[in-house]
Amino acid sequence: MAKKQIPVIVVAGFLGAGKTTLLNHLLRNTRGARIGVIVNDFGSVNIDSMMVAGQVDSMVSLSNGCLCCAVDVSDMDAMLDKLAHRSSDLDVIVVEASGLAEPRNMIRLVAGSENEYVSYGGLVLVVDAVEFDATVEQHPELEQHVALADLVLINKTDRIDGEAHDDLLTRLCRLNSRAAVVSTDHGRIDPALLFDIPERPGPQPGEQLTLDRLLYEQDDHEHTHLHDGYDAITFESADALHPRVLVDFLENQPAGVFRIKGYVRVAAGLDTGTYLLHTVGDHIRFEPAGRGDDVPDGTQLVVIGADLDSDDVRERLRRCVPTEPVSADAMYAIHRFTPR
Ligand SMILES: Nc1nc2c(ncn2[C@@H]2O[C@H](COP(=O)(O)OP(=O)(O)OP(=O)(O)O)[C@@H](O)[C@H]2O)c(=O)[nH]1
Repeated sequence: MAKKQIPVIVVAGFLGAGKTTLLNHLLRNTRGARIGVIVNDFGSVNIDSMMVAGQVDSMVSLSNGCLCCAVDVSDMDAMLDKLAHRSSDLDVIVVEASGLAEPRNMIRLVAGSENEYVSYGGLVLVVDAVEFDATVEQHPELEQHVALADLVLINKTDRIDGEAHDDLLTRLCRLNSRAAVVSTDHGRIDPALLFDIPERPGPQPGEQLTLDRLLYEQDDHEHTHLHDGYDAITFESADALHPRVLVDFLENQPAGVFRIKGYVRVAAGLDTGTYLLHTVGDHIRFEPAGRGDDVPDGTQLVVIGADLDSDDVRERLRRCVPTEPVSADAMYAIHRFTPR
């Protein structure tokens, strides 16, 4: 079985869009997930109190220079190596790019990492709902940044009206029809959209809530819209799936999907196998699942994203169950996406 790989999420967005605010929100709401952070400068992240609360487990800072231009793959790897190694117990690493960073470069640095304990976890682009139009006038490359994103956050929706929001949404969807788009203010998204929340039992009678849990429950109580716009659709099938049709689904995902995870059982010719599948945006990875207690007999997937059409997603996955015999060479579709 392949070793555990920690997803590395890149958070980008123009100056002042709300990246640090998002990071602080995520750190406040890790809900038990262990989070590692790479930022240019810790000045504005409320890191001391987070460390006291035990929410930031590891962090690395590049205090001078811009992460994307000053750093090459080996420098990024030096930072990732501090966080992701054999004994690391992090669940996710978040890299906050500076407001002037070139996201394509950031993706290259993370996706090109030689650290075997990390995998690319997607590009989250924070968009300032008020300033987007004016910023694009000055910096047209921002449109390309939108096109690269796996998740677009329309932030500062508290400062625009419904009509302006709809216009912006239309514009962003035109620039990137593939990405999930979530509207929010102060970066208040459900962290489960970005990374897995470890399962933990509720507090037993008489047991004190941990600080992390307390903070989350307060936040959840005050902002019941935390879960808005976030969907997690489960799909199960006892029948093995057609590898090529499945890969076709993954390469042409329904609008709004951000990530997909779970086990898939596929069959072609006499060959059958179960794989652990992870996708974020159009990055797809299959790992042979072996035989563990957790490995189901069939397929069990969770599709996570924003404003998903659950009937459509399930129907398209159901169509991956073959109605005719599948030729053995269809398995190559999977092998294209298995780690070396
Ligand atoms: N009204 C409003 N203000 C916000 C929102 N999100 C962030 N802000 C404010 O916008 C300002 C910039 O937010 P940051 O999180 O520092 O933005 P950033 O993208 O990290 O900025 P740089 O590091 O300069 O690139 C701060 O004053 C935030 O408090 C929001 O949704 N609504």
